[in-house]
Amino acid sequence: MQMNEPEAHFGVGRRETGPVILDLKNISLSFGGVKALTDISFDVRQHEIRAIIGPNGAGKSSMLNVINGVYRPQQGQIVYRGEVRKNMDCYAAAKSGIARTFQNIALFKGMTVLDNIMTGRNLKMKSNFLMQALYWGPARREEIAHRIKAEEIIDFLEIQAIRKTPVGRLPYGLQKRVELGRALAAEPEILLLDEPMAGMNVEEKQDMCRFILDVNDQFGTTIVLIEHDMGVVMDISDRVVVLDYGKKIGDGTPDEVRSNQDVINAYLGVGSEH
Ligand SMILES: Nc1ncnc2c1ncn2[C@@H]1O[C@H](COP(=O)(O)OP(=O)(O)OP(=O)(O)O)[C@@H](O)[C@H]1O
Repeated sequence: MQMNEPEAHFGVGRRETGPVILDLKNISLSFGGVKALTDISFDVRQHEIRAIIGPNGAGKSSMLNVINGVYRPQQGQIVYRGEVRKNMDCYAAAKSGIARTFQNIALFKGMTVLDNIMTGRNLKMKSNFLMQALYWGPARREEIAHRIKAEEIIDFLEIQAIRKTPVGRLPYGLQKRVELGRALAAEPEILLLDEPMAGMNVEEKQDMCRFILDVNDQFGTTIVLIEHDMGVVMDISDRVVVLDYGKKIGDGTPDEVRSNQDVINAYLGVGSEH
């Protein structure tokens, strides 16, 4: 990975961020003898685009998995919307407004774009399985309301033309966009994006950058993202936290992080003291 210049400029500093919405305090996580995260603290402000970067194996995905309740850290505290989060699993995290996309696309390949996006509405559905199966009364009205919301997201992401296409037939960049749509369907307060640009060409990356910024601007969604493309990270993030071998080695604005000697060393693979 190189700290190369961005391909396009999206105007960092255009947003006003709010108070701290998520505060991670002294998080440590081990898998047996492997220390994935060691005493990591950082916060995320409302309406912020916050990036987590670091070399391979630095602990970035583990950190996202701690935030959305997949992993429970052995030490540390997570404060979400002012409350200490205790024993929150991924279902409870999703219910409380934390949505997520994955490093490897996790969509139902045989289902259409619209149906995949509808699966993102599941947590919002009140009618039970039997009512839905019978398509009865309130369930029918509810289904229509959810479809309208899904169609709004499809319009927003400019994927109307493929709404009935099975996801497996789409090129990779569009599948990533559909995955973003499914996460948005949950109307999250915090959106966790795990390498949203991975495997994309320059044009697809520019489109994805634009959609991430539009989600942030228009819906006010707070975004935490892991990304390996330094040009993208430096261009769209308000603040960046840098991990290396499970430890935090940098935290600040893109300019601060870019000139941090520990960060430069980590990316150049020098000065390792682990
Ligand atoms: N479920 C697991 N079981 C055992 N070890 C794990 C598990 N998940 C992660 N690790 C280990 O924790 C460390 C951090 O991994 P993690 O996937 O969080 O890093 P990363 O920064 O996301 O890496 P990459 O950029 O390659 O995706 C690595 O040493 C990894 O092997």
